[in-house]
This record gives sequence, structure tokens and C-alpha cells, in this order.
Amino acid sequence: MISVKVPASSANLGAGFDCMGVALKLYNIIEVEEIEKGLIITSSPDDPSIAKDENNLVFKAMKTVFDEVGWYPRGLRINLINEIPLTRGLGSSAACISGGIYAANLLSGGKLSEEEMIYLAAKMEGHPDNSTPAMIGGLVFAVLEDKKVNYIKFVVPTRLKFAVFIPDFQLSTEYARNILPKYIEFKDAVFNIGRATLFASAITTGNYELLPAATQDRLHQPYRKKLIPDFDKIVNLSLEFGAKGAFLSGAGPSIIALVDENYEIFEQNVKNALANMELAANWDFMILEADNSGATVFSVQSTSLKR
Ligand SMILES: Nc1ncnc2c1ncn2[C@@H]1O[C@H](COP(=O)(O)OP(=O)(O)O)[C@@H](O)[C@H]1O
Ligand SMILES: N[C@@H](CCOP(=O)(O)O)C(=O)O
Repeated sequence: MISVKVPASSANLGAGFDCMGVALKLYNIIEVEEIEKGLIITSSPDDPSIAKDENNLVFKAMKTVFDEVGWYPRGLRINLINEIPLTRGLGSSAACISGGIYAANLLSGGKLSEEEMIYLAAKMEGHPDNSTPAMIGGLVFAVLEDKKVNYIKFVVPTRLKFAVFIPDFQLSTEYARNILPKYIEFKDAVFNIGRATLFASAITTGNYELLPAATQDRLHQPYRKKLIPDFDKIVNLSLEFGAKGAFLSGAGPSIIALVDENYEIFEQNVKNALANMELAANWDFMILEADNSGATVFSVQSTSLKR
């Protein structure tokens, strides 16, 4: 049995639609084992959206590797231990894809390079901003090209924390992508290019005072926030208590706020405020650090590795 740990991810980071994302210390575990025949898939906690046949996302990701390297197990057992809430904008699908590819590569003899795995994952997900940090960790700036992903990984210091607000309703990424406009005004494109560039510079130089300005967006949040009634309340609350920017996590509905050393005071203020606010949804709240490792193996029984 091979056990792989793969992190959640928060994509876009405000202005960086489809090209910026960060891995977070919240994990799924994917256990895979070759068996004599058949396909056995189990998951905990279970969820009706998790397929237990060849439509399962982890299995589909594993099969892209087997097709690529021309090796197939006789049969496969997959056990999923899911800490990442599904369909909340925290990269649960990307964790399945990147974790599945990483596990399948180990099971099939490690023939694919890290670059090849990053590309396979981004191609399957359709955009590299979740799958790439899920695979390699860190805060990633990434562009999906024809046959590769061009990316830079930044190792995030522990002084920067990620306050995550998770509501009790789902918002599918596919739906949240379909509602976006096909065309935007030139000035809005220029607005986002500037903020995304400023974000990249501010985060890598540690100039966090620029982050509230650098995390503004006109490409996706104005449309998606209409699906999240509490969006403005949560963002304004975060900024009021000193967050260095607050924005939709991926396609939502979760919201992320960037917090620095004063995160304990921030955490206490937010918990008090959430307990007394009139909100449309129930919100879980946690403060996470960035994961800088990505998908990793944390146990292997030698019989599982193909020689
Ligand atoms: N842990 C999981 N195990 C299996 N399938 C999953 C898991 N997480 C997500 N999926 C599949 O991915 C689909 C799309 O998820 P998505 O809307 O992208 O969520 P997220 O925003 O968390 O990435 C889900 O409907 C489900 O079929
Ligand atoms: N850039 C994508 C990111 C989707 O992230 P997810 O965690 O919601 O799947 C988008 O904004 O659609």
C-alpha cells in the first residue's frame, strides 16, 4: 500500500485568475494498492459526489499516468481520507488529480518527471493554479502552455498566515467558471495585470503593506460574489481586523484573508464577530500556514512498488 498526502490549495489569490495559487496545510490522504483484479474505492468521510467506479476523479487521474507510461495494475484498491472540504474552493479536485498522478507514478515505477506530472495534472484540471501547488507546494505563479507548465514556486514564510472562511454550502468550480463573461473591458484587464504583478512582487519581497491593493480583482469576483451573500461582510470584517487582503478562494465559496504576525488577535476578533453577526450561511473558520512540500509519500509497503 502506498500512502500519499496531498495539500489543499487556494487559487487566484485575488487578481491572479488561473495563474496564482498556494498550497495549504490541510490534506487529503490517498492510499493505493495493486490487487489481483477489479477496482475497489472507499472514502471517508464519504460524500455522494465521490464516484466509486471508473468515474472517480482519483482513478481517472491515475489512469492518465498508466496510459502515459503504458503500464496497468492487475487490479486497484484506492482508499481516500478527505480532510479538504469538497467543492468549497480549496482545491479538493486538484488534490485528487495531483495526488492521484503522484501515487500512480510511484505505483508504476516512477517513470514520469516532476515536470511531466505537473503538466498532466494542469491539463486534466484545465488550469495550473490549484494542481501545481498541490503537486509541489508553495505559492506558485504558473501558466499552462501547449506541452508544459511554466511556473515559479515561492516558499512561503511561516509569518504569513491564511485565514480560511468555509461556508456550509457548495459552489462547483465548473458552474462558477461558466458564469464568467466571455469578454471583458480593456480597462479591467489592465486593472488585473497591474494587481497580479504587484502581488507577485509584494509577496516575494515581503512588502505585505501592498497586499490589500494587490489583491483587488475585476475578472471573476464581481460575478461570483453574487452567489455568496455574505461575501462583502466577511471580506470587510477581515480587512477591519487588519488582514493584508481578503478574497475568494479559487472559484469559491470559501474566502481567504492574508494575516501576518498579529494572527492570534485577528483570530480572536473574527471568532467573536462571527458569533454575533447576522449571516446567511454558517461559516467555519481556521487559520492555516502554507504547505511548501506538495504531494508527498508518507508510507510504502514494498510489495506495492512495481519493480
Ligand atoms: N475528495 C474527492 N474525492 C473524489 N472526487 C472529488 C473529491 N473532491 C472533488 N471531487 C470531484 O471533483 C468535482 C469538482 O470539484 P470542484 O467543484 O472543483 O471542487 P473544489 O473547488 O474543491 O476543487 C466534484 O464534483 C467531485 O466529483
Ligand atoms: N482559477 C480557478 C480556480 C478554481 O479553484 P477551486 O479550488 O475552486 O477549484 C477558477 O477561478 O475557476
